[in-house]
This record gives sequence, structure tokens and C-alpha cells, in this order.
Amino acid sequence: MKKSAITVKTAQPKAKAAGPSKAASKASAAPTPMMAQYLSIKADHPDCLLFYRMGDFYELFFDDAVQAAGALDITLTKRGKHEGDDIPMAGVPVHAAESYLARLIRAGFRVAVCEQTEDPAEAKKRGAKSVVKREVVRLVTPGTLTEDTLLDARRHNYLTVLVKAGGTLALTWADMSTGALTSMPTTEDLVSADLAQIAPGELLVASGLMDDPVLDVALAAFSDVVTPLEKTQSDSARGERRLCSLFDVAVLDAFGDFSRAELAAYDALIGYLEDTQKGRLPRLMAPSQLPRGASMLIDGATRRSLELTRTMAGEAKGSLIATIDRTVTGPGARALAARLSAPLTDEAAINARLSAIDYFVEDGAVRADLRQALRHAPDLERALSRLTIGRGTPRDLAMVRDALNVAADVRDLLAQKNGFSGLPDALAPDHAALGGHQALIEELSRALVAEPPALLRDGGFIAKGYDAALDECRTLRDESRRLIAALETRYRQETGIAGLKIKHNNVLGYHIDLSAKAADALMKPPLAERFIHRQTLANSVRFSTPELAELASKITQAGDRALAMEQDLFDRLLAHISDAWAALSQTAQALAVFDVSAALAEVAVTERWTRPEITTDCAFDIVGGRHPVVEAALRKADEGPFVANDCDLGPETRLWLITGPNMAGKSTFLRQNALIAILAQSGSYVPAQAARIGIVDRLFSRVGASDDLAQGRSTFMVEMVETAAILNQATERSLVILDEIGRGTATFDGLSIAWAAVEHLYEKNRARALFATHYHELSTLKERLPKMALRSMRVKEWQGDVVFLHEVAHGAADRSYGIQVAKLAGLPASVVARARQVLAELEAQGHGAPVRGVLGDLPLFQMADRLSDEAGSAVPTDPVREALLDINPDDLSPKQAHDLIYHLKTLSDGGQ
Ligand SMILES: Nc1ncnc2c1ncn2[C@@H]1O[C@H](COP(=O)(O)OP(=O)(O)OP(=O)(O)O)[C@@H](O)[C@H]1O
Repeated sequence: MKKSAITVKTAQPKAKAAGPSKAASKASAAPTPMMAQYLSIKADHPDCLLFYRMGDFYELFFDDAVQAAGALDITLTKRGKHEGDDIPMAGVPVHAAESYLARLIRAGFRVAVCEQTEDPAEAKKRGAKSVVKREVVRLVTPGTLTEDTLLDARRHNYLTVLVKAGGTLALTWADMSTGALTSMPTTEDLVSADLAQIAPGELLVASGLMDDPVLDVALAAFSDVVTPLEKTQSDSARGERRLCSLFDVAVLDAFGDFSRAELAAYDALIGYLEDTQKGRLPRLMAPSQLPRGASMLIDGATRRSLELTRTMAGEAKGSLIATIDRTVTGPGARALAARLSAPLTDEAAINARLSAIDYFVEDGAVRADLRQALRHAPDLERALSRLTIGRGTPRDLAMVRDALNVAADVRDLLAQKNGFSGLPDALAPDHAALGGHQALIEELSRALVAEPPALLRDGGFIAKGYDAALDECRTLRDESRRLIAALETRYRQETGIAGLKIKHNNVLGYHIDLSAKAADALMKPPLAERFIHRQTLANSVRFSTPELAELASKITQAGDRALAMEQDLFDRLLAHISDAWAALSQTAQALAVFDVSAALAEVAVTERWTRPEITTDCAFDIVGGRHPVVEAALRKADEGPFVANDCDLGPETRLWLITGPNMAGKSTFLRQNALIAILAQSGSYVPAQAARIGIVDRLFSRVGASDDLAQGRSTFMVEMVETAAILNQATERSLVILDEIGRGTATFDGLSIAWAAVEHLYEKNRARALFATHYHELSTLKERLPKMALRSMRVKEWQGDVVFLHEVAHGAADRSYGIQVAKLAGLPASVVARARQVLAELEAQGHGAPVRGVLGDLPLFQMADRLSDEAGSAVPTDPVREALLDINPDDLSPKQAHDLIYHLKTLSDGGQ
């Protein structure tokens, strides 16, 4: 029996990261005070790597150090001993910590950031040996990131929770960027598709569910982002209390009718946020409930096979989204991804989005101006999230300022060119949300320098003229600096040493610096009375004077005061932003809506897409449909035009059986129709001349074979699991795409399964379906299933070769042309010739007979054996064939398959 498929990728680093706490338990051999502090903090965070702040570095110790050094490729050193053993240590500089954090998070680790929470001078007051106080200020986990360097600007990052309570399942998810909180009841059947839609950055799963065999497959797909939750972490009553107090309401009715499971999931979600942010919750919006059925259900397998966000090979390049994304901002790209991942099922809502696109399709000048303006818009959503969680920097303030300026420009631009009424109704609220921040824009513009520094603690971000007291302080500081320059000149004159300099460093502060030779004069009377020797180095000698010390302290004081004032002003500006948070969030969303609408219009115009007609019947009538990704690839490779094809799965022909040789374009045709349905219901134009689509409730696609070796399932098993899901779940409103069902098993088994699947789809599911097959025998089903239509991919034979026309024609294919395709693929001529011979023999014996007569099973190799027996001595023993007879493809690992190919090649070349 296979063990649970949820291996929790992070468990490995987590388990290993627990090493130092093991050490903690053995810590009785009196560690140093600092090590004792480290071990006690580490013991509280056994599942995280501990970033322990020491001066300008975050240090890691014990196993944490070993793991981080391996993952980050940094030096592993030692620091002191613990219980007689060296303590492994690795460190990252604080100023570069973000990029190291990003790599650790990507590698599946969680990190606890432990800071010094008091001044070392304070600690010293308690005694020479006392340790600076330290505290974990934040747990960095994949679902709770806010920094731009840790996040993908073009993808949402959802922290998601799955729990069961009162016998039902529920999902909640939070987007730290927007503060949006959403929940949805789910079921064992639907959870896989729901999770695939959300695509969590981190998935918290109640520990009881981790071993539930029913959820095994659904959760396995997310095993690398799963974090287990303790039972005590989700409680519906506490969830309700938390929500009520967070949003200051007595009852939650106004937000939705939440199930117990949803409330328990909210409890876990908010608890986890508090825990990881150490009590500092991000600003959250009121919880909203996603009604079931609001979006087209698309399970993970279908998403993968349609290559919506990644190709089958796992690359973003070559996916639908990478091909059609014309957005110019991160929030716009995220909004596009969200639309495509959850196509709508409400006709009015789809048409509202489409009318926004119409507007930008029709007015190319407005579209161009808008896109140009948006290019300068920083990511307002993410700047706001950092500011409101207390992780904001002066640069985030400037991002708010710049984004609001763009929003105001966009608002004017749309109002001026078209008048307010020119915009479609659907865009009016977003247009309004762009404005209303004039006072804040003015305040931020006056307050901030054009390009503020990245760090709050360095100051220098408040503009001159904004605050009189700050200006005065800065003048004093700068004036003192000028006085120091004057002092340097005077000292040079007085000592007669031209090389005398006043320098500054962190240890001595301001000091006089001289070469060793010149310093002699200052060491002797009379100058020695004024110049106090401080330090002798190899090449220089350093002095100070009471005068210089006084000036230096004035500078430091003025500098410190200026810094404190700037930080106060930062807090004041932050308060303004906090007050306007709800309206600012709406502005951020509106900017994303304009970006995504204009981007979809851009792709519609440049790629000649058309507005689909959305209906509530079961129409699916596509004229001249195209596959956007294949079309773009052909264009790029200059490989001729894409051949457009019609598809009409109306009530009279709701199932198309498509035959034709490999490489003729069947998969492309199938996928393009699924993509057109997704695009249409996402509210986008579609790659076709015309499209009439009755709303699809669920989309199923099973295209192409893929092994799921990670889960120990063969190609055929995966295919059958996915086919079973389709036949069990598709409804009359669904769209089903099935490609080459049964290919992975023996010929007649496969044919029988395909046969029965078509019958079930037609009679039971009654879904709109495209069924591609290489079993030409299935065409005979037409006699019994009148609403099934036969289609085939047209090919031409030319001088014994086959030419693909990529056209979908009426009727079934007469031949499969497999041997011609094999020849095109470069099979040795002798094998091609032999195959022709075998085929002729098979056809002479009535290859199709079993279908018309006996539907008996005859495994492929048995048949092959019979053939070779019959061919008798005329067939010389073929070592390649013999080697092939010995293997079962499903038993081979990729490595073994690779080795086998080499072996076969050697055999075919006559080697041994
Ligand atoms: N409509 C089309 N116009 C132009 N070229 C096309 C079209 N459809 C497919 N092609 C080209 O043919 C190639 C093969 O297409 P596809 O994979 O859809 O064939 P298939 O019949 O499903 O083959 P197989 O069964 O081997 O997967 C594509 O990669 C593309 O280059």
C-alpha cells in the first residue's frame, strides 16, 4: 500500500532545521550566555531556520548553519564549542538578507528573524557579560511575504487554509498584498479543482486531513507548499470571535453566512498571520464568501494539460498567460492571472468585462495613452501592504505618491478624451476610484525627495522646505560640517603640516589624521598640549582636540535629532496613508482593472480576436478558431500560417469524434476550443472569427499522456484516474476534451475503454465533447449515436509521404498514416519497409474484424508473436524487436528508458 502522497517538501528542511533544538536539550553543560539565549530562542522555533542578529550579520548555528550554507552556497565556519564539539556557523550580511531569504523560502525553508531589541550600551549597563536582548520579530513563510524581492510581481501569493469542521470542508485564503480575505465551502470532490484555482503560495492543512486517503491526490499536487496545522489551531467559535473583533461587529451576518468549517479556517488563517507577524496583523478587508458555481471549475489536471500558466515541462514561457499577457504593471498581470484562473459563469458579469474591452478596442489612441501612463505606475498594492504591516520604507511612501499621480493622470486622460459618459458603465466605479487623493498627493509630494533612500534609519528622505524644525537641525549639522572644514584649514596653518586631514570613522568619530612622520611634531610640546594622541596605525597617527570633539558632538546631536524628526514625519505620513487605506486599496484595484482591460484589448486588436457572444443555452459554435500559443510559435519560427478551424458542438452535434494521424493537429484543435471557452468566460475576446458560447460550468481536459512518477502512477493509471473524474462529474453544461483515451494499454483493452467512454459521455453526461482518437473503429458508433459527428484531420499523400493540412474535415479518417509519420520522424528505412509489410499482412487478415464481429481481447505482443510465427523463417530474428518484447514500458524509470534507447540503437547498428 502506497503511503500518503503528501510528503510535505518543507518537512525535510523543517525536520533538519530542528537540529539545534536537539542541542538545546543537551545544553546542560553551561553554554555561554549568548549561546544559552540562542538555544532558548531556537527551541521555540524548531521548524524554522533561525536568523540570529549579531551586529551587521544574521548568524545561523548548528544544523541551521549546515543547511543554509548548503542551500545558499555560503561559507560554513565555526564559532566556539558546545558540549565539546565545534559549533557550525554561517552568516549573511543584514543589508543583503532579503535575497538570501528569497532563496531559502524558494528552497522550502521557513525562517525566523531574530533581532536585537535593545542597544548594546543598555545591555552593558546590566554587567559586562550580559547579552543584548533579542526577540523573533517575524517568521518568514512562503504565504506571508511582502517584500518585492521575495515575491513574483506578476503572480498573486495566497496564504490558504483547508480545514474540516462539522463534517464539511472549507477553504479560506488571504492575499497579504491587498488584505483580501475570502472563503468558500468545498467538498472532497471539488477541493482539487478549488485548490488548483487558488494556486496557494502556502497551504495550511489541518493535520487530521493530511492522512485522509480521500484527499490524498488533491493535496499531493501541493505537497511542496503544505504546512501542517495543529488541531488546536482551528476553532470555529474562536474564528467567529476573531472576525467580530477584527471588524468591530457583533455578528457576521453582513459579511456572509459562514459554515463552521469556514469560521474554523478563518481562525487558523488569522492565528497564523498573527503568529508569523508576531502580533502585527496586516490590514485586512472584511471577509467575503465566494459562492459555489460563480466560476468555471477547472481541475488541476485540466489546467496543466491546457498549459494555462506553465507548460507541461514546467516553464512559464510557452504557456497561455505568457503568450497573451500585454499588461504593463505587476498588479495588472496579477489581475489577468486571477481572471484566467477563475473564468466567470455569470453572463452579465462576463459581458461587463467584455464591454470594458470593447471600449479600449474601439479607441486605439486612448488605449495607447493609458498604457503609456500606466507603465510609470509602481505597485501600489504591495507598497500599501508593507506600509500597513510596519515594514514600509521611504521608498514605499514614494511609490504611493507616484502611483497616485499616475492614477490622477489616468483619470483625467479618460475623462478629457471621452467625457465621463464615454466610458462603459462597467468602468465607471473604477474611474471614480482613481481620484480623490489630491490632498495626500500634495502632502507626499511636498514631504518627500524625488528618489528617497531605501532605508528609513538612514534618513534623508524628507524634502527641504517641508518642515522648518528639521531644516534648522539640518542647517546646524551642515554648518558644523563647514566649521570642521574651516578647522582643518586652521590646523594646517597652525601646525604648518599641509597633509593634516580631519577624517571620520565609526570607531573614533571625527579625528585628525597625519602620516607617522608628520605626527612627531604633534607629539612634542607645544603642540602636544592641544593635540591629544588617540591611535597609532602602520601608516598614520590619529589625534583629537577638545574643539574638534565639541564640534563633532554638535554634528552628531544635530544629525540624531534630524533623524528622529524624519522618523516622526514618516509616522505622520504613514498615518495619513493608514487613514485612507480603504480608498487607496480601491485605487490600486482600479489601476489593475484598467491595465488588464487595455491589455486584453491590445491583444485582441494585434492578434485579430473577436468578442464572443455569451449565451445561457448549450451552444458552442466557433468559426475560424485558432490556438493562440501554437499560432504565435508558428509565426515566431516562420513556419507558415496557422490554419483556423470551426467547431460546432450545438444540440444537434454535441460530441465530435475526431480521427486522423499523429501530428495532424488533433491536440491543437482540442486545446484551442478549451482555451477559447476559458478566455470567453474570463471576459476576454477570443482567437476566432466568431464565437457563440453557452456558459460552461466545468471544463475537463485530458490531453496527452504524462507519467506521474512522483506518485508512483503509470501513464495509463493517470489517464484512467482523470477519465474517471470526467465521466463521474461532467454535466450537460460541461465542456469535455478527451484525447487518445486508451492509448496507454493493449490495443483492444484501449479500444473497449474508449468505446465505452464515448457511449457514457454521450448518453449519461450529455456534455459538449471533443473526442480525438486513433481507434478508427469508433466511427461505427455513429450508427447508434445520431448526435455524434465524425470529423477528421485532412492530410494529403504526396510521393509516398504524408502532408498535414491541419484542416478539420467532415467524416472519419480512412487511414492512420502511422507508418508515413514514423518515416517522417526518421525511423530507419528498413524498419519502415518492414512495417509496411506487416501492415499489409494485418490488413489482408482483416485487422478491423474484431470490432465488427468479435470484440475479444488480443494483447499486442501476443499478436506480434503470432505474426512472427506466421511469417516463419522469412522473418530473420530481429534483436531490436526481441529486446522490445522483453520490456514493459510502464515498469521503466526515465533513466532505464534512456539507457534502453542507447541499447536499442547499438543493437540496430549491429552491435551487441
Ligand atoms: N491548425 C494548425 N495550423 C498550423 N499548424 C498546426 C495546426 N495544428 C497543429 N499544427 C502543427 O502541427 C503540430 C502537431 O500538432 P498536434 O500536436 O496538435 O498533432 P496531433 O494530431 O495531436 O498529434 P499527436 O497525436 O502526435 O499528439 C503542432 O505542433 C503545430 O506545429
